[in-house]
Amino acid sequence: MKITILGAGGMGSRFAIKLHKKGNDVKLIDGWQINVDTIKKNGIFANFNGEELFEYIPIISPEEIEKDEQQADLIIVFTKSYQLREMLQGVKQIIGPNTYVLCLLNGMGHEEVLKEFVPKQNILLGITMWTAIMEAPGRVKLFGTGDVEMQNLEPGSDHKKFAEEVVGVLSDAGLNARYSENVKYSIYRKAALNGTLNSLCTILECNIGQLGKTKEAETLLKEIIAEFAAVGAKEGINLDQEEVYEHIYQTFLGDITEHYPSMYQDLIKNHRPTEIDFINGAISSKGTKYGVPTPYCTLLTQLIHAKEQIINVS
Ligand SMILES: NC(=O)C1=CN([C@@H]2O[C@H](COP(=O)(O)OP(=O)(O)OC[C@H]3O[C@@H](n4cnc5c(N)ncnc54)[C@H](OP(=O)(O)O)[C@@H]3O)[C@@H](O)[C@H]2O)C=CC1
Ligand SMILES: CC(C)(CO)C(=O)C(=O)O
Repeated sequence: MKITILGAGGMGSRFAIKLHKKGNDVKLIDGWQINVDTIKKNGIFANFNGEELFEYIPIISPEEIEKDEQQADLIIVFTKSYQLREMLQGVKQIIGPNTYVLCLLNGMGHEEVLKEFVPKQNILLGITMWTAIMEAPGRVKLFGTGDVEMQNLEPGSDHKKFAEEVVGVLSDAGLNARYSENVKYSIYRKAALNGTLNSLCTILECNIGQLGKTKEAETLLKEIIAEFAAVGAKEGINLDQEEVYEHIYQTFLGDITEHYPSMYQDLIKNHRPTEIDFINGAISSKGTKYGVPTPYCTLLTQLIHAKEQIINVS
């Protein structure tokens, strides 16, 4: 399949390597010039479960898109949430009437941005539990296992066939994908996971395993999940709080305990802005709109923003 990946960060690189190795026609587009130049020169260097490899994958910046650039069959977006609109604006000439766009970003509300650039029936929404660490330009560390859930934004449409083809292509590449019957539920469930692990590990400056070992983890998780559930209920999403707690608890025992969530990597390691407004911040804003109290999500959002200012993110 002809696949363009927007964002050659940790996750974009993981997906690009796996899909390229399986023989797909993969191209990367990224706005971080030193990253683009490094990958052009040396390929992507990956430490893959301890094994070191270089994968040579074509990469350009949005400014380098040629006037006659071919439109992709599938675009996978792996920018940060707050970069999505600018990236889609920068590449809009490669989004044609037959281009599908799969969004696997953490956080909520991305379909509204996608709809500005992509016909509704061509939008595929999803989540992923794969992890990645961007160590330096063109250099990633990849470990652990993960999966992908995805579904058409308009599930009833006859565009499901292509979505199922994408599921097949991702799974053939070892990315463990499945077609979801209720991706909006999965997005809320994943946001609840990020609203606990990402924000707490960033405030506490720890990895997932360390958070799980604290006595407070259980109460914190349950309070935060309850807020996601209360707000979700106003939007027709009835989160099974016990199941979501169990799902998050499993990350304290599995093979990503040493992972520092992407929000930690952004703020603590790279001194970059976080996606908090799309995770706990989204629940806090929706809570205000629906008259649902969200004290934990509101406090976490304020603390992360305060920390962004202290760290002086760029
Ligand atoms: N990392 C993970 O384990 C997981 C991440 N996700 C989600 O996937 C999406 C992509 O995340 P992820 O791959 O981690 O993002 P990265 O931060 O690794 O990369 C995203 C983009 O940010 C820019 N960038 C990254 N690092 C720097 C830097 N040091 N200086 C300047 N620019 C930089 C680059 O684009 P540009 O120059 O255009 O800004 C890059 O393409 C997010 O929504 C995230 O929440 C989901 C599951 C797990
Ligand atoms: C690893 C995981 C699932 C939880 O933190 C994630 O989504 C992230 O790092 O952003």
